[in-house]
Order: sequence, then structure tokens, then C-alpha cells
Amino acid sequence: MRIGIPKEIKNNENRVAITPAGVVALVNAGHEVLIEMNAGLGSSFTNESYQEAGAVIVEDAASVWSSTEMIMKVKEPISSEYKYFRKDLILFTYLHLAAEPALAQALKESGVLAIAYETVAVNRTLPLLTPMSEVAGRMAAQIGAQFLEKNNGGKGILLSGVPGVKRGKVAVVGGGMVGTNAAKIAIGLGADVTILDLSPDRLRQLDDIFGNELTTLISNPYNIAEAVKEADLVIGAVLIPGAKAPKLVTEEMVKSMSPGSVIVDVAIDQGGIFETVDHITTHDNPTYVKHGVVHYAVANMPGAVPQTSTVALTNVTVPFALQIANKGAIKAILENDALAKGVNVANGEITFEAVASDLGYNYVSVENALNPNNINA
Ligand SMILES: NC(=O)C1=CN([C@@H]2O[C@H](COP(=O)(O)OP(=O)(O)OC[C@H]3O[C@@H](n4cnc5c(N)ncnc54)[C@H](O)[C@@H]3O)[C@@H](O)[C@H]2O)C=CC1
Ligand SMILES: CC(=O)C(=O)O
Repeated sequence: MRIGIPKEIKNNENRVAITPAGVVALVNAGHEVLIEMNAGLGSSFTNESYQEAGAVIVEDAASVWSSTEMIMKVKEPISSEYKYFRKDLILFTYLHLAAEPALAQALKESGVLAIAYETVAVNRTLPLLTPMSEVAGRMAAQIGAQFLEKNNGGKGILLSGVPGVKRGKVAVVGGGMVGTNAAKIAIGLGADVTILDLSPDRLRQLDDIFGNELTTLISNPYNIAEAVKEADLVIGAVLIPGAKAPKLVTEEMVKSMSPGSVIVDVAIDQGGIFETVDHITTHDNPTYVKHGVVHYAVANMPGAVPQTSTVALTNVTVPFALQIANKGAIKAILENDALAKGVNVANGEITFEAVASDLGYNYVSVENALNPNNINA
């Protein structure tokens, strides 16, 4: 199969969808890899390092998209890339379609076979989301600490406090990958950390991991309101796979926070959990202030630490890309339930139930969408 890797063009997106090691794996299996010139530079991979691994460097994005069967990306395509969509194209990338209605429409109309990293599922885990959630969760505590500094717009506290002065309070809503990693770093920074999750079993696991260093609370509107009101930093880390994130933190709750507090809405890629987060921010302009609270809502946080993120991401994506390339997409999907769960759009149909329901489309199962006879039957 011919596999194309365009340069990422989202604001400050420095990751790339493949490393030289990934190229070697694909080329050794008999595939061709075409990489847009300089696509790896943001992650410190030169054109020469890709060529030595066996890839072909292509000058422009249009040629990468038009001359390959599968495009591997990091971020969801932005509108200037929709023109490259076509019926016989496989797109393997993050998509977050519940929060991207225009992209969902463009993929449907074009007939692209779109496989979303974030919904590929093995049992109840999301292996292609996990490494970036680890990165973003760890960053969230770090970023929160930074914006709590007075010169960055915050109230001017050090999360650890110092002897004789109380510590800062961090509330993490959602105790999955992002939440656990945010808690780990916030605890490491010396903060007083509370985590809220819907699942009592998850809270038990977190209690086993962190012991008395972490307060666990069941997630309900009462507990969220209390925790948010007391917190200096609130981190949004909830996910219902594929679906638009629920607005768990209301405007009233945000108003109850003291001036100069900070919100980091990591779940913004699925629409965000704070009512007061009304737009996605960028690494160039990461925050805005509403009701006296600093809001951070960057949807590609790991793009700021590309040397870590690109390797972590491609460690998990390349084995799935190999399956698709080796078997052909349809056989690979039908033989691997994990990959089938990643399919969000096929043959003009939305094939992920939560996406269809959030965007108001009919849901068609992957098997039926891949076999048009079934749809008409
Ligand atoms: N902004 C960015 O750059 C990045 C954003 N993300 C996003 O972060 C979000 C979280 O991802 P993960 O931690 O990997 O998901 P996860 O599936 O590991 O964890 C989500 C947690 O939310 C909990 N949850 C569900 N409903 C809840 C509720 N009402 N109250 C409290 N908890 C609830 C679940 O029980 C689960 O423990 C996702 O939207 C993901 O796409 C991930 C990486 C980068
Ligand atoms: C998960 C995601 O969308 C990201 O890492 O940018």
C-alpha cells in the first residue's frame, strides 16, 4: 500500500504521524511511504532521516494526499484539507467528530473511510488515545501551575505552598488517563488534589494508587460545585467515547471560583466540560479570562512537546497501520474488532453511534456500511 504523511498544519502542531522507525516497519513489510517535505522537522526528524529509513520525500501536501491510498495524520483535517477527500481514500488520524460537524459532513459527502484514533478500543481501553492523554494530563497540572502565577494572569499562588503557608487546591473532574496523570503531577508539585469520577471502582483504584495523597469524590453536581468553588485549579478530564463531552461545570460554578483561579479543559477536543469555555484556544493564544477565571482550552496540547508526543503516538499507531496496509482496510477492519470500533465514517455513513446521535445522523453499523447490499436489504 502507498501511505502518505502530510505535514500537520494546525496552530503549533509540531507532531508528525510517523517516525523513521515507523517508516522502516512499513517499508520492511513491502509498503511505500511518502512524506511531505519537512513534515518531521517540528519533532526533530529530518527529511534525510526519513529517506535513510526508506521513505520518499514529496514537495507538497497535494501530491501526498492525491498519490496515496492511506493518509496517516495526527490532528483532524482542517477545512483547507477537505478538498483532498475522495472516495477511495483511507484516513487514519484523530477526528473528534462529535465536536467537528463540518468535518463529519465533508467526510460523509466524500465517501472517505475515516478511522479515528480516539475510538479504536481494546476491551474498555482506548490504546491510540492513551499516550496523548498521558501527555496532556501531565501537561495540564504543569500548565495550571504556570497560569496561576501572577505575571501570567493568575491569582499568584505556588501550588506547593511553603512551610507556614497553605498549599494550592486542584480539582480534577474525570479520573481516567488524563485525570490520573494530572493528579500524579499535581501531587508531585505538592498540591492538595481532589479527583471526581462517576465510577466508584475507578475511585477505589485511584485510592489504592495514591493513598492519602489524593481525595476521591463521586462525581455529581453537588460534589463538583463544592470542589470547583474551593479549587485554585480545575482540570476537565471527562470522556464518553466518541460523544460530545457533558457540560458538568456550569457558569454558576465558575462564577463561584475566586478571581485568578485557573481552568484547564483538556476535554475540549470533544467539546469541553465547562459551560464558560465557548471556543477552542491555541498554543499561540492559549488563555482568556471570564468571570475573573483564566480559561485554557487548547485542543492539541501534546503538539507543544512533540519530541515526546510523536514517539509515544507512533509507538501505538504503527502496528494498526501495518494491519491496514498488510490486509487492506476492509479485511483488517472486519477481522479486528478494535479497529472496527475506530471506523467513524464509511461509504458516506456515520458508523460510530455516539457521533451519529450527537450530530443528528442515522447510525449505520460498520459491517453494513462496508457492504452496501446490507444497507439496501
Ligand atoms: N486537549 C488535548 O490536547 C487532549 C485532550 N484529550 C482528551 O481528554 C479527554 C479525557 O481523555 P481520557 O482521560 O483518555 O479518557 P478516559 O476514558 O481514560 O477517562 C475518562 C473518565 O471520565 C469519567 N467520566 C465519565 N463521565 C463522568 C462524569 N459525569 N463525571 C466524572 N467523570 C466522568 C470516566 O469514568 C473515565 O474515568 C478526552 O476528551 C480526550 O480526547 C486527550 C489528549 C489530548
Ligand atoms: C487526542 C488529541 O486529539 C491530541 O493528542 O491532539
